[in-house]
Parts: sequence; C-alpha cells; structure tokens
Amino acid sequence: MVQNPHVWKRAQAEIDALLGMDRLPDFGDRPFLPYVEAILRETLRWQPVTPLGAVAMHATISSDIYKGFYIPKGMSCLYTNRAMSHDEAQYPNAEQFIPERFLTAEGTLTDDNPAKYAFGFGRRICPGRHNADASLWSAIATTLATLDFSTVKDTKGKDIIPQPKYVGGLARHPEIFPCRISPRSHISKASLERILASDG
Ligand code: HEM
Repeated sequence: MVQNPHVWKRAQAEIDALLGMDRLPDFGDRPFLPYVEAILRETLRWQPVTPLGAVAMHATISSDIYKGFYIPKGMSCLYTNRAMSHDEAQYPNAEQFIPERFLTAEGTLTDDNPAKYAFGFGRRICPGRHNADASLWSAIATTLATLDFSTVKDTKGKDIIPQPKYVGGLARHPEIFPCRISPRSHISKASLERILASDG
C-alpha cells in the first residue's frame, strides 16, 4: 500500500461508495467490493507465503508425459507457487503489485484466482484455506476502510521508498520497513466506538 497509493485510494473509494462512512465492511459486503477482492488475489499472487508450495512431498497418482518428459506413477514431486504466480505469460509485469489484472474492463472480477494454487493441491491441500481466505479479506477490508498509508522521510527530508524484502524459507514474511499508517480523517476513537457499537 505504501508503494501503491493509487491502490488503497481506489479501494477506499469503492468501500465508501458502498458503505458510507459510518460502518465497517462485513462478509455480506464481499460480493460488492470487487476491487478489494482483486487486492486479496494480488496479495496471494505477488509474494506467496509459501513460495515453494508443498510443505510435504507429493507423488504422482498416474504416469504422464509433460513437455516430452515421461513422469512415472508414484514419483515424488514438488511444485513452486512462485513460478506459477510469476509466470509473465499469465501475469505481465509480475513483480509489480497490480490488482487490476484480476478485473475486466467493466470492473468485474475475472475467472483467475491465485487461491487455486496458493493453498496447494490434492490430498495435502491447505486445510486452513477457508479460514485464511476469510481472515485475509476481513483484515484487508477493515484496514482499507479505516487507515491511510504513506512513506516516511529520511533525515534529508526525502521519502523512504520501501523495497519489498522477505525473510523465511518454507513460509516467508516481509522484513520490517519504515512507513506511516494513520487513521483516515473521519476515523477517531469516538467514531470507531460508535461504529463498533452500531455493528452489534
Ligand atoms: C495465506 C495463508 C495460507 C497459505 C498461503 C497457506 C498455504 C499452504 C500450502 C501451499 C500448503 C501445502 C499444500 C500442499 O502440500 O500442496 C499448506 C499446508 C497446510 N496448511 Fe496452510 N496456508 C495458509 C494458512 C493456513 C492456516 C490459517 C492454517 C490453519 C488454520 C493452515 C494449516 C495448514 C496445514 C495443517 C497444512 C498441512 C496439510 C498437510 O500436509 O496435509 N494454513 N498451506
């Protein structure tokens, strides 16, 4: 968000147009917030939490020929999420965070959803995927509805543009980076308490 202010501003415009300023998004709003959904898809695609995909070895359930290579039944194999999510043929400028790639010209969602590979495949597919999907949506929608994001300045007054650096192996997360996250102008402690109270 810090690198792409146009993204959170467009998402906030979508959220404000649907919800107004006096309640927080809930799951009933999800089908009507396609740009927020596109941000979630791009988040799963851009920096996969598990770039190597499988946490346990998989095996083929039948023999196959792929690009001229014979693959026998029962062969151990791994897949790489990151290779799929950074395939330039499917995702031009794959290193860029571009939620619009999941929207049609009319602003509706395309059929492409990285969730179909981000959580793995087959019998060992991630059992937490529905929990993860709902938690991510809720966190993204609530964060965008209530907060603004910006860079901070260095000692010479120049913006510090964070570079995406990630740590970890099987499961990775971003390195800590400086940025400013502040409540949106209509959000105060009193307004949040009122919104949360009216949400029941
Ligand atoms: C964005 C969040 C998450 C992502 C991207 C993710 C992704 C994955 C992937 C790629 C695998 C390997 C699947 C395979 O071998 O093909 C996996 C396995 C697993 N995940 Fe997740 N996961 C997420 C969140 C969660 C959550 C929230 C839970 C638990 C509540 C969870 C529990 C598990 C477990 C137990 C396995 C091992 C399954 C097995 O080997 O049978 N994950 N996950």
